[in-house]
Amino acid sequence: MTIRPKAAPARSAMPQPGTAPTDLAAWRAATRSRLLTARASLSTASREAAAAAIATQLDALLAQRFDSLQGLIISAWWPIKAELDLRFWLASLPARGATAALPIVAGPKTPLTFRAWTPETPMQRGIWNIPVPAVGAEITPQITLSPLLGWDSAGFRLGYGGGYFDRTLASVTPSPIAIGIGLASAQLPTIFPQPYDIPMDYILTETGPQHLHP
Ligand SMILES: Nc1nc2c(c(=O)[nH]1)N(C=O)[C@@H](CNc1ccc(C(=O)N[C@@H](CCC(=O)O)C(=O)O)cc1)CN2
Ligand SMILES: Nc1ncnc2c1ncn2[C@@H]1O[C@H](COP(=O)(O)OP(=O)(O)OP(=O)(O)O)[C@@H](O)[C@H]1O
Repeated sequence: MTIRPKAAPARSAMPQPGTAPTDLAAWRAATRSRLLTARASLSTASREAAAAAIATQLDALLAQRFDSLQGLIISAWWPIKAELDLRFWLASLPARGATAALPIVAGPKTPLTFRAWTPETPMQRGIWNIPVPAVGAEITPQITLSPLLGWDSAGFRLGYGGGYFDRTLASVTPSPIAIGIGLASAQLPTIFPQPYDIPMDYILTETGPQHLHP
């Protein structure tokens, strides 16, 4: 599979290693924009191959951590903006005794909530027009998979800038196992983590686990 090398960032968006950019919000916005463009420029076939490789790794990782998936609630996402599509993997969970969940933005600046999802679940449009389960009780995942726009080797993720996943990980108890999923080419030297950024326990890309928290 070919993953094109990421475009070189513009000079203004490339702070010196270790030095936080003066305007972090502007740096993150420019970085998000570059990463979105790079991801959208990949072929559908290469994104599908990446998703298949990551699904295999997820199975291996879960088998390493759990004797069985029975009873586990695992949240993920309904893909938008050329995100990797793991719905086929989510759809395989009920046969293994686990429940797939999708996030719902309950309101601005609030943690995400979750409802169970299967391919038969009726969907409705939520924030940003992202489809969300139209029915079902609120459930709490023990494992969260979240899409990464960018990531760094300390396990920090760059999302779309809503802070929803950080707020969710900060509020769900017990703290879920956080697995970030994205492209190897979306690695950044650092996202300049802030006090509210919560690192992932694992980051999986199409080239293998990139970050494993002990
Ligand atoms: N497919 C998918 N579903 C998902 C997520 C995701 O990353 N991918 N999310 C992962 O958490 C949540 C939605 N995330 C969102 C993140 C930002 C904004 C938003 O309105 N952003 C503002 C900019 C905010 C800012 O920069 O301050 C905007 O675009 O105008 C909306 C939803 C839940 N569902
Ligand atoms: N636990 C939190 N409590 C309050 N505000 C938070 C929390 N986590 C993040 N935020 C706010 O959310 C904003 C966006 O955060 P950040 O840039 O990390 O988003 P992101 O992780 O890229 O987005 P997302 O998680 O939605 O994909 C920050 O400016 C911050 O003020």
